[in-house]
Amino acid sequence: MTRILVIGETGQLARALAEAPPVPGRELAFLGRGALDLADIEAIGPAVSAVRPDAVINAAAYTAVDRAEEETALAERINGAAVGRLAEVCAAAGAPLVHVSTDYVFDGSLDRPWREDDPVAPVNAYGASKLAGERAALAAGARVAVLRTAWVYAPWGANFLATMLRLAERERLTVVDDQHGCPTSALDLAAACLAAAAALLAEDDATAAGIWHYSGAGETSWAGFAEAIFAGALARGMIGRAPEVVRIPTADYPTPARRPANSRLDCSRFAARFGLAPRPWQEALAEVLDRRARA
Ligand SMILES: NC(=O)C1=CN([C@@H]2O[C@H](COP(=O)(O)OP(=O)(O)OC[C@H]3O[C@@H](n4cnc5c(N)ncnc54)[C@H](OP(=O)(O)O)[C@@H]3O)[C@@H](O)[C@H]2O)C=CC1
Ligand SMILES: Cc1cn([C@H]2C[C@H](O)[C@@H](COP(=O)(O)OP(=O)(O)O[C@H]3O[C@@H](C)C(=O)[C@@H](O)[C@H]3O)O2)c(=O)[nH]c1=O
Ligand SMILES: [Mg+2]
Repeated sequence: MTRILVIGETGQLARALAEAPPVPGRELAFLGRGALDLADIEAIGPAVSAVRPDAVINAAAYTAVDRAEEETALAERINGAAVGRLAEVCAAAGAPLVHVSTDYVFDGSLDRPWREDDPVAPVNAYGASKLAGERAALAAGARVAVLRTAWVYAPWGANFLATMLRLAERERLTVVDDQHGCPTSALDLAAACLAAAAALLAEDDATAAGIWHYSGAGETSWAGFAEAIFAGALARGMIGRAPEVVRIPTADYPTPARRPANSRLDCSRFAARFGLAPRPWQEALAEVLDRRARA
């Protein structure tokens, strides 16, 4: 039996991993915050060793982008130092690690989708903390795959889709139209993480290690995503009427953290290596809305 330990239990990705179709010979174990608080760096070794995992997927992180501007030290600890420790523990145990990172390691200045080896330059504290985590993970000597993804949403949890449905009663909503990216279903991301873990576990395969980009296919803006969410929710009877989405520039939506204008990720390397091409984001959105409508 191959045991994959997931760090995290209640987050979007952790829950999607728990719902992944079972595979014979593979079991998933979960360590939620109650069993392992990543801010407690010394607790990581004993907690992980007790599970005796064959591989580890880190699905936990400090993800409050705006709050990270204030709680920078805590974000750095959870997204940076704890990830480095986790990778050390994995190295000592001979267990490969799949770690999840973000488009926010980039400054958004390129006018094409970002490739894995493009220069990083985070524009906010969350992005900087996640970059620290990538570097610490890759330096620890474990076999590590870092999956950078973007704009993650799920049928559950805190995400842009949930926020839009919560605000759906409003007459009109102003949503930024000059940040471009591609939404990623946590269900698809879970499959990508499991594929990367399986490849790392395959003994003769060192080519799965390194940095990879994985998001939905296609692109939109947050305003475009919002409109698609409302159209899909309306079609499924989840809302009675759709609010008007007023497209605004980022300058008209001030937030504590700056966000990159271009978050699009070039996922062609991942698709070629792991045989898992992302599907158009609209298809994934339909699945997530269907599941939410049923829940
Ligand atoms: N959400 C997004 O849009 C994107 C996310 N990512 C990355 O994807 C990964 C998964 O994100 P996602 O599932 O969306 O995240 P969520 O915000 O849904 O969940 C984060 C999880 O991390 C846990 N966590 C936070 N702090 C700690 C801590 N100190 N100790 C232990 N666990 C902790 C939370 O636990 P609790 O529930 O107890 O708070 C929660 O289970 C992360 O690495 C994130 O950086 C990358 C790009 C986009
Ligand atoms: C709620 C709302 C948001 N917005 C804007 C703010 C922001 O620019 C954008 C998205 O809002 P969010 O709060 O979901 O953004 P944010 O939390 O920054 O989302 C990010 O989370 C982290 C964890 C990541 O790694 C990124 O990939 C990305 O998904 O939409 C509006 O314009 N109008 C609105 O009514
Ligand atoms: Mg957010």
